Amino acid sequence: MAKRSMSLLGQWSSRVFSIDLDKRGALLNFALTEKPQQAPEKFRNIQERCYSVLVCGDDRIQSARFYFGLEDLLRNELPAECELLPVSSYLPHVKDSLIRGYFLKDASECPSLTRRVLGALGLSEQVQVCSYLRGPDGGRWSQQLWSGSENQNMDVSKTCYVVPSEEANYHPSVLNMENSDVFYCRAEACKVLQESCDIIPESRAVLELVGKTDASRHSPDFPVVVIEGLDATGKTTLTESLREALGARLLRSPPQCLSPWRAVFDREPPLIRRAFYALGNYITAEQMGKEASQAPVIVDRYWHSTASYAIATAVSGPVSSLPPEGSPLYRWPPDLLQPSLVVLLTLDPQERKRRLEARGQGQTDEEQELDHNLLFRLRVEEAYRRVRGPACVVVDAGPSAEKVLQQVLLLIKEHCRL
Ligand SMILES: Nc1ncnc2c1ncn2[C@@H]1O[C@H](COP(=O)(O)OP(=O)(O)O)[C@@H](O)[C@H]1O
Ligand SMILES: Nc1ccn([C@H]2C[C@H](O)[C@@H](COP(=O)(O)OP(=O)(O)O)O2)c(=O)n1
Repeated sequence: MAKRSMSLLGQWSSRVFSIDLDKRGALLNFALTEKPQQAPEKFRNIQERCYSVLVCGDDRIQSARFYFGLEDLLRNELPAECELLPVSSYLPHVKDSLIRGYFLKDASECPSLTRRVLGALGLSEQVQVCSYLRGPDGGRWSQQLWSGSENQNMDVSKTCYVVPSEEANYHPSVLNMENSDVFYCRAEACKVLQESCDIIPESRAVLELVGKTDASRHSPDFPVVVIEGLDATGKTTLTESLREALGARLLRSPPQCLSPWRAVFDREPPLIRRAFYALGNYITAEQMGKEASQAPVIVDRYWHSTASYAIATAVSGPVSSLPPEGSPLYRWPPDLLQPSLVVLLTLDPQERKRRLEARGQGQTDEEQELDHNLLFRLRVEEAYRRVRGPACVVVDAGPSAEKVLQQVLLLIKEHCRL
């Protein structure tokens, strides 16, 4: 069967495969060659039977949803002894060339079950399955590309050898971020929801709420101040106090009118979820434009949150896996109203934990999870600091609520005409 996905895989042997070994930034990179050669060092320690499953359908909405559900699907169907690791395959420096999937290490007693499950999956036009074989000398690994066949006996159509590849400078996800994770104009975010209308009817309702006027060039009479920060840094407390102190209007992004659908979009893959949040900013921007003609406006989260969470979630590992400082990925969408001031509240992790607990939201005590959370928080905060147009002013939210309020009032005096 000719697979449509083959065209997406492009020059197979020019691709780099990058396996996310532990979400802490340990990537195992390899490339392919037609001549037998020694595999990368990390590959040589692998004892189990290995496979990769890559999602490469033509329809981006269906592929994103399929990939989103793939981990659960594989965990449910495969023997418990199969270890699943996220894998990406990309053409170095080529934008939008990234394809995602899972790398499987099968240590089970039942290799035929694994092959049967993967064989059935391989029949789908959205999926490309490969298996990896260790050579008799132990140092060579080859990759076989499976071409789907009706009878589940996989027809091995092409063999390549696994060789070390150069380390990528940044996480491979950076190649596909624009218009998959972060949207730099309203039209691109709308397109995603338009394409989702058939499978997510709520998309239509959201699109109806998004205006069409470009208010970005309109300069409001009163200041618009955005308060940003991770969960439990004190945004709600501060925005309420600022509203009282300044007689201001209080807005938030996503806006109240999107609340009925937020949970629906939070269950969707990043492509759809991030488009939803991007559009929330445009709706809030329209409200800002109106309200700021009458009074100062305080906004709880806005573009910095949308861009920073999207970028920080798309990569794994330490802050160094983020797109570099100054990357165009941190730019402001030209058609989105800019606030007068953005304040970023930061908080020591221990104090944040204490506040979460006081609010009745204890964290999972699993050590590894905490570690991943810590890396994630560091990535989000660093992305916040890198977003431009306007850049945020960082305020330590550790002191008392009153002190934080006084400091932000001072900043508003310095930066804005009141
Ligand atoms: N400056 C502060 N000092 C101590 N506790 C605070 C301070 N600001 C907020 N809190 C408390 O911390 C918790 C989280 O604050 P909240 O305003 O809900 O954060 P967010 O809106 O950022 O999630 C709340 O219980 C709040 O009362
Ligand atoms: N303007 C916004 C606001 C939130 N988001 C996204 C970013 C994160 O995935 C979540 C954060 O939501 P969370 O529930 O922590 O927010 P609150 O603390 O309730 O304001 O929402 C966004 O993308 N754009």
